[in-house]
Amino acid sequence: MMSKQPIRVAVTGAAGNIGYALLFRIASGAMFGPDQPVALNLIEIPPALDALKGVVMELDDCAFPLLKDVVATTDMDEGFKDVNWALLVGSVPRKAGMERSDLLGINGKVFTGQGKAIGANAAADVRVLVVGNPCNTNCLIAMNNAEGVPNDRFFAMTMLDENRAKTQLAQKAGVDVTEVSNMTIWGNHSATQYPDFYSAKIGGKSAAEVIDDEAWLKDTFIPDVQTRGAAIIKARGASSAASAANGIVDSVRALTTPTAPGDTFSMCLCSDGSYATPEGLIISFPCRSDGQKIEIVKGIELNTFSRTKFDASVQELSEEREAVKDLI
Ligand SMILES: NC(=O)c1ccc[n+]([C@@H]2O[C@H](COP(=O)([O-])OP(=O)(O)OC[C@H]3O[C@@H](n4cnc5c(N)ncnc54)[C@H](O)[C@@H]3O)[C@@H](O)[C@H]2O)c1
Repeated sequence: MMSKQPIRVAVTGAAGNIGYALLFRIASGAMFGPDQPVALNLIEIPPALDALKGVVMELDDCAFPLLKDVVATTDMDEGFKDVNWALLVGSVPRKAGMERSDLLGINGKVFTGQGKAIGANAAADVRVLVVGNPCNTNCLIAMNNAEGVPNDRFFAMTMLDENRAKTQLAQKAGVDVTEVSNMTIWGNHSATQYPDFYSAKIGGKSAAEVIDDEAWLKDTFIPDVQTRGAAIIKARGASSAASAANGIVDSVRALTTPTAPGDTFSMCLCSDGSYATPEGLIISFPCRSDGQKIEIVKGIELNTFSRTKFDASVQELSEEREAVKDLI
């Protein structure tokens, strides 16, 4: 029997917290399935190379049957060579006293270089998922610098926000999390994101109707989802890593397997002007996949409350684009 060709996956920031939770799940088959071999291209910056060597030793020590090759490098051309997926996790964290615009500028340079290296080296079918924050605008920069790679191959992650929102709604309604569907995060992966409880469904009915507590939905649910990352840091003393890695696995699965009938998933992708948004921005929309092609689901009703929240988040994305306009 002919064995399948490995899917080659680049992960930047591979020695970081999320990397440490993510690589083992990719190598175990959680991302591409139990009969799909994988190869890992692990990309780091020089100060993290020793730590990365330790991670490679641990990958070796798992003897994963599906893991066919591991490349560990600080060289982007080598790191993105022939990759089918590029998971851009690494980025420079915001430090005390740093303005959001400083962060955009510093990371902007990183994602310019990564976009160029992906364009020059990746496989013809490469798809890119940006996780490192600010992920929407980092994705915008990478997309605009990756020569020859179509815009519809670029994504940024709001799956962790979707998963957080689903569990909050399920716990409030006292139902199993699998009862919650159509949980759309609209806009930017930031504190302005809008988790839409009107179009989300619980057991097939509007979550707003089932929960029947608009004050809780507006004043507790929305801010809890928007600021969950900060709450995790406060509780754990470190930022969310395992749940973020799980969001990455769920994102790639959502993009590569057919979406359940009637359901949608949240993904940031290049706007085609849907829902009267500016074309070319990387915006989180309700999406569906047929396993290959991704579409933005049209025709979801946005009431005035939803529209106002979504518009504010898109406005923030327009401002971020303005701040990095020299890089795109
Ligand atoms: N989109 C989301 O839902 C989501 C969720 C959680 C975290 N994040 C973001 O993910 C990123 C990573 O989080 P973490 O907890 O793993 O951080 P971390 O600081 O533990 O790890 C980041 C790693 O990236 C590396 N790195 C930095 N610049 C790099 C570059 N130019 N090339 C390659 N590697 C580089 C660092 O050396 C470090 O090992 C952060 O930006 C965080 O804000 C996004």
